[in-house]
Amino acid sequence: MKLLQPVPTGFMIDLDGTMVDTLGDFVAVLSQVLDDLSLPRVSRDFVEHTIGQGSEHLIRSVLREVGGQQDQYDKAWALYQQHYEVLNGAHADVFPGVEEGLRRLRALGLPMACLTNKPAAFARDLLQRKGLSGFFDQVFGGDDFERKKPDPLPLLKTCEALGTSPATTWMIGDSSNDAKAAHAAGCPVALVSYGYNHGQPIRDVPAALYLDRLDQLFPD
Ligand SMILES: O=C(O)COP(=O)(O)O
Ligand SMILES: [Mg+2]
Repeated sequence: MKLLQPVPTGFMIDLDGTMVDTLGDFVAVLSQVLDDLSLPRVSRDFVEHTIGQGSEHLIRSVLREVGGQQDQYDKAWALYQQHYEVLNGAHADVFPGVEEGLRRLRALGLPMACLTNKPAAFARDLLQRKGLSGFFDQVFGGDDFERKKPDPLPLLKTCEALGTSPATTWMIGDSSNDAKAAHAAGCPVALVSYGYNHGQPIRDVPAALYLDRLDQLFPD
């Protein structure tokens, strides 16, 4: 393994943009929601720049973007849940290098959690559908704790569940959300370069390490 300093005692790995390319799912679900509400669709770029902060933030931002009313939020939320449940994973692919990276990380024998802002039920379902659930001791979603990333709370709670110290539990993510949460929790952070960072270059976000593939942690 690439020399990680501090030496890891556990891992927290983000889902959307880090393990699975779910942009197509978000675009397809939002298109259906907006069609149902007779509102115009949003662009793929808009969706890419807006995901990562949970579904509430995404739905509110989309309504604002297309000139919908915020009082349509409850209806939009319900439609979003309904469509997402059906489409989850249909337009999503595991990023290259992820399976091999997870296999090698798992072989280290350290506790591993998936920690995402995606609702927990959708996250568990997606991991299952993509054959990735077996890698994780814990899976936590955006609705499992009182606050979401970039707040440090989900990371601190996840370390507690893993029984590891935040100072040596690595967060692997794709956005400034993951990095901010990790810095505030006192966790070391590695960022992948291929995900969704709100349209900003990932190397502008402070991190201990940048990876073009997850299996780059094991270069041999
Ligand atoms: O915003 C979301 O729903 C998911 O985002 P994350 O998996 O990158 O945390
Ligand atoms: Mg992400």
